[in-house]
Amino acid sequence: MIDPIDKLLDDAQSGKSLFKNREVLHFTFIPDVILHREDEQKKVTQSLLPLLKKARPSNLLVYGKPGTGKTLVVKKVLNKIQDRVNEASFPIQLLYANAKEETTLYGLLIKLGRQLIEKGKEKEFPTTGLSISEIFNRIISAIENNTLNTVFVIDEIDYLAELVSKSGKDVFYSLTRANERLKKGSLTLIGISNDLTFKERLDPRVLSSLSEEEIVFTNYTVSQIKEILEERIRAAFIPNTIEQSAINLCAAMSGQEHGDARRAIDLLRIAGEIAEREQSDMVKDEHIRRAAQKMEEDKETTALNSYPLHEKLLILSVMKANGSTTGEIYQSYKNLCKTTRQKELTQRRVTQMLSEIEMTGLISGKIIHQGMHGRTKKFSLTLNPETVKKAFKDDLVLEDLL
Ligand SMILES: Nc1ncnc2c1ncn2[C@@H]1O[C@H](COP(=O)(O)OP(=O)(O)OP(=O)(O)O)[C@@H](O)[C@H]1O
Repeated sequence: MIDPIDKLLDDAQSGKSLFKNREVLHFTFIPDVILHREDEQKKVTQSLLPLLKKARPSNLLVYGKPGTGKTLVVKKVLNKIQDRVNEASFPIQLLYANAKEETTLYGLLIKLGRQLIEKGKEKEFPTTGLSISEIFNRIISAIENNTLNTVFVIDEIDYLAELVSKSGKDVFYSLTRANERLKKGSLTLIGISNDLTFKERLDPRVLSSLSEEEIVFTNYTVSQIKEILEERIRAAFIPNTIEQSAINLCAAMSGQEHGDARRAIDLLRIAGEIAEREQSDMVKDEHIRRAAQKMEEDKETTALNSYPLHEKLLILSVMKANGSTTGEIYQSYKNLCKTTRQKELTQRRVTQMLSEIEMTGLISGKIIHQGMHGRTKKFSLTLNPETVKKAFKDDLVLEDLL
């Protein structure tokens, strides 16, 4: 009998590789040519030009839907400026954080702070224990001590507004006005937002200094996405390993909503991996479709795993009593609490949690009119139950319920 591990290793060694350079499909890769973003590249460069003259640029707010090249353009412009100014006399440092990935304001500031200091000195920005204003003081000192010209890129800055409102600390204001405190070095803030309504929710004082300049990134069309893909394919794949129809399908699937280049490149990479694993000679339509399905499932799994225990129990209750009323689901939830020896929450809280989960789209609710008995809501799972089981299988409290 052939050893299954050896078989896989043999196949991988003898099999054809479809990729020439996988790195090119990684999200951190900066391509030489940025297609269909001439205007945006010009505007971002103009806005950051003062750095070239060793002066501080205005804060900048960049808008556009996800995957429209905002981060890419900003990074490329800054890299080019740094290439031109003498690094020793004018070090430009790009700091990057995504506000959506952080659950607290503290976490976000620590992440930025750690990018300012040398490796090994992370203790200056500990993961707990400092006050927000102390972290901010340390950020300012780190900039001053090294006379750094920092550009803080805060992606999905609309989430920072949420973190700020949760903590009650007006960091926004401090960040946008940091230069007034700095004796040496500088801090320019580039906020990137996917949400066009975000501005309306800002304090006018913050807004006026954050959006000293504004640039809007328009959506890519399907044919633009196709050209971006073709350019990337040339660098990433061995020639003639992707069927033209698969490229068209990939562009169409990613262009449907608003032309998301990130989704298109991710789809392509995953489809390439699936095709290679199957020892296929080409990436075909079916590989793109399966890649899309995998991405969807991964997204759902991440969303499911991010819930606290009682929300997870509630999702399982909906799964078990699929299509039932709020009252019946509460009953099912209480049973699951008993089995797992958890203290049940009140029906009121559970009803509220159901609405919150419904908003994320993992379950859907339908109002049912019951004549003189008023109305109730019936909930059902919008996911495949197998996805839920797979996501929760490593949770020790839940494993017996699956
Ligand atoms: N015009 C383009 N040419 C080549 N690659 C592109 C282009 N636009 C975007 N990409 C690629 O698409 C991916 C997403 O781009 P980017 O991270 O810049 O998007 P974004 O607008 O900042 O999205 P988000 O707001 O979600 O962070 C990256 O891998 C980037 O290299």
